[in-house]
Amino acid sequence: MKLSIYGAGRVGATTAFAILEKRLFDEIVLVDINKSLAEGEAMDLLHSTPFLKRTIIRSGNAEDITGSDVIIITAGASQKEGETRLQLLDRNVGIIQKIADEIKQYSPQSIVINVTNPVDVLTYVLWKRLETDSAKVLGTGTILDTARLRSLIGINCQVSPVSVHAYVIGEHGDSEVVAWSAATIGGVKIKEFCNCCDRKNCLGLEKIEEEVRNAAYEIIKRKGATNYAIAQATANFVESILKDEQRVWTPSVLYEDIYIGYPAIVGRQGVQRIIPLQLSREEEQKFIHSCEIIRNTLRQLKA
Ligand SMILES: NC(=O)C1=CN([C@@H]2O[C@H](COP(=O)(O)OP(=O)(O)OC[C@H]3O[C@@H](n4cnc5c(N)ncnc54)[C@H](O)[C@@H]3O)[C@@H](O)[C@H]2O)C=CC1
Ligand SMILES: CC(=O)C(=O)O
Repeated sequence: MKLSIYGAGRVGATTAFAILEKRLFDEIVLVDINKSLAEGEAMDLLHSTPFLKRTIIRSGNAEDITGSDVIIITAGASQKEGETRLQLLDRNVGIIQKIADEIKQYSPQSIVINVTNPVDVLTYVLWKRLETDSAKVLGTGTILDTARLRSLIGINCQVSPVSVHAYVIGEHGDSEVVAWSAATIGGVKIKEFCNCCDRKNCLGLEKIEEEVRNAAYEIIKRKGATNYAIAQATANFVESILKDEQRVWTPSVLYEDIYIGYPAIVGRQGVQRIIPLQLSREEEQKFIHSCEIIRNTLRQLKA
């Protein structure tokens, strides 16, 4: 099995490390315009393999991605303090188009997972440019936001996040939506769970939603970037694809005429099918608004 990662920066290198620990691949190639950085990260990662599994880890150029089973894209600019993800579009669209051309030339059969922001808009650009089956082109979408939501509910409600089933859908950005009406803890609807809970210092669902939406801004303000949770999210997502687990994730998938975060069953062939969520009227309106933001951004880009 072979993996290639575009971008050996904070997200790319941490993702490589998280994936390496899963012992999934025989070969990992890091491609970065900063060749020295890619070389250094590959060397350091390689030296961790005696504790894991024999894996060839090296830096490379576009032609070295040939024959990859999976390609992850983390290349490009990241948010400065206070910047939105959508503001990265002008800086990152050319990078994604160039990478798409290289994938088309050297490894057109790969499953491609985009992380670079704004992830929904850029995954659409990637898919169009690759001219391939949309099932095999995915963005990480709201997988990270969903993980943030589950972890914050878990802390607040004193329950393992593993027993929390709740999804963030929509844009991976300011217009994202928490599907509270479909959220459960141990099979119990979250609002019913709250009705029979008398916890004094409960944050409340609105505050949890706000913290999830603002998480990236708050982390970037403190440490300049986010990397650990997105790396774990991407590593677990890749593992479930390779093992054909048919798990439900919230990747950025083709939904009507755009790419957006939405629950979907994902397996070895990529997206198997989208799961229609039962949303409240208000959540439905918010989701439509989120779709419109992505649609308008794509319209402006095409113009
Ligand atoms: N979708 C999500 O949930 C998340 C997305 N991100 C996004 O991931 C991206 C990367 O973030 P960081 O790793 O923190 O940035 P970084 O600046 O640490 O790394 C980016 C790397 O991309 C490389 N690069 C730039 N152009 C390239 C090209 N044409 N080919 C190959 N490599 C190229 C740079 O040399 C740099 O090493 C950003 O767009 C960020 O917003 C970050 C966290 C979560
Ligand atoms: C940077 C980013 O997109 C995130 O941490 O959510």
